[in-house]
Amino acid sequence: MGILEKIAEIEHEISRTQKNKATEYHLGLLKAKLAKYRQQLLEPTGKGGAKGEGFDVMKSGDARVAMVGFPSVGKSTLLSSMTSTHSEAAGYEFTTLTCIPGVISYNGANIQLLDLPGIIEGASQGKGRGRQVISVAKTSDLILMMLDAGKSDQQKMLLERELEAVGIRLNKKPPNIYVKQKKVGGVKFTNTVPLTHCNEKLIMHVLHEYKIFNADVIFREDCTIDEFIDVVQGNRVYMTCLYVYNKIDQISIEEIDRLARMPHHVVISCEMNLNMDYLLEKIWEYLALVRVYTKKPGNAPDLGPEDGIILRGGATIEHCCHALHRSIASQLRYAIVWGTSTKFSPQRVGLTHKLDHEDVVQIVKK
Ligand SMILES: Nc1nc2c(ncn2[C@@H]2O[C@H](COP(=O)(O)OP(=O)(O)OP(=O)(O)O)[C@@H](O)[C@H]2O)c(=O)[nH]1
Ligand SMILES: [K+]
Ligand SMILES: [Mg+2]
Repeated sequence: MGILEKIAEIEHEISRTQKNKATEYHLGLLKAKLAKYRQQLLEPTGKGGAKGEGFDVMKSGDARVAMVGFPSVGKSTLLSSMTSTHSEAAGYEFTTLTCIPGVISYNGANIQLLDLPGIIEGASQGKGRGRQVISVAKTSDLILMMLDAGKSDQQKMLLERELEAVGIRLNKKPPNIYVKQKKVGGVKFTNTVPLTHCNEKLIMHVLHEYKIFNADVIFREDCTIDEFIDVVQGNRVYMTCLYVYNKIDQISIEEIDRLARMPHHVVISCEMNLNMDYLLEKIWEYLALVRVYTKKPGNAPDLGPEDGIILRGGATIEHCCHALHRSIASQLRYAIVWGTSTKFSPQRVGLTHKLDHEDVVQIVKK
């Protein structure tokens, strides 16, 4: 039996198994089996490897954003309207067949926006160019899940399921569970909070399915068995995602209002140019980039649109030093910071100080 059939069989068994106390261990095992088979499916063996022709686009700029969606939802139209790159758009499906990069310039940052072919149900199992699309999406810092506002809510669920199936977790934090395999000593299980979704026996079952008989396991959060399997399985990718509903020119105000109120949603119309500035603001917010300015002693900082350094959210003085030059961090005596990250402005800080957006930094060398 091929892996696809095995997966189908387990999915079928899960769907027809009633969820209750008596079946909870059996279901836990099935889920672990499913996760293992999916992993096997994704391992790049033989035909249809992860990379495909036209997909190996160089990373460039300060961050990468990838558009994922069903055919003809308006991905290419969005690329052409937000960047100076043109991508063919048309009323038929699969107009786009490769990965097409464009650049958005915003707040002094260059953000790479990727237009990708539409994906279809079953993409995670290799249908269409789904696997290539998803592997490119995995390399991005933010996924724009493009949806057609005129179509049913189901499309969002279907797409999410495709991404889930390949280990992508959207807008979720990695579960706060510690699992450390050991050579001997059996399984030591601890929970620092009360557990309402899992218990020790269920966790043992899953560990045995993975042939793990010696390990320290600490639950620091009230996680589900699926989250535990994610941790044991490893290689999950936790990504941020904006759900972009396009073509709102075709739906009622009430419907626009309903969609716009849901978490992580943005509603737009590429063709009518509606709400595009807001989308840009949201992309910036979700990328969580910070722009800091440097200045020399006695000089004012350059605050022009092209000035400043773009860093990742949570970046420290050390990151800032590295962005300036590799050798600076080791020569640093202290830095002086003006801005919202310090209690006083200016204030002397060290390498580990975290910077805020729009901070001004002066480096003082030894
Ligand atoms: N009404 C309306 N139509 C739009 C909007 N944006 C795009 N379209 C139309 O939707 C159709 C598909 O647009 P594309 O940009 O080719 O869609 P795509 O997602 O890139 O499609 P594939 O590359 O085939 O996956 C085109 O006919 C566009 O003109 C919009 O905001 N409103
Ligand atoms: K199209
Ligand atoms: Mg397209």
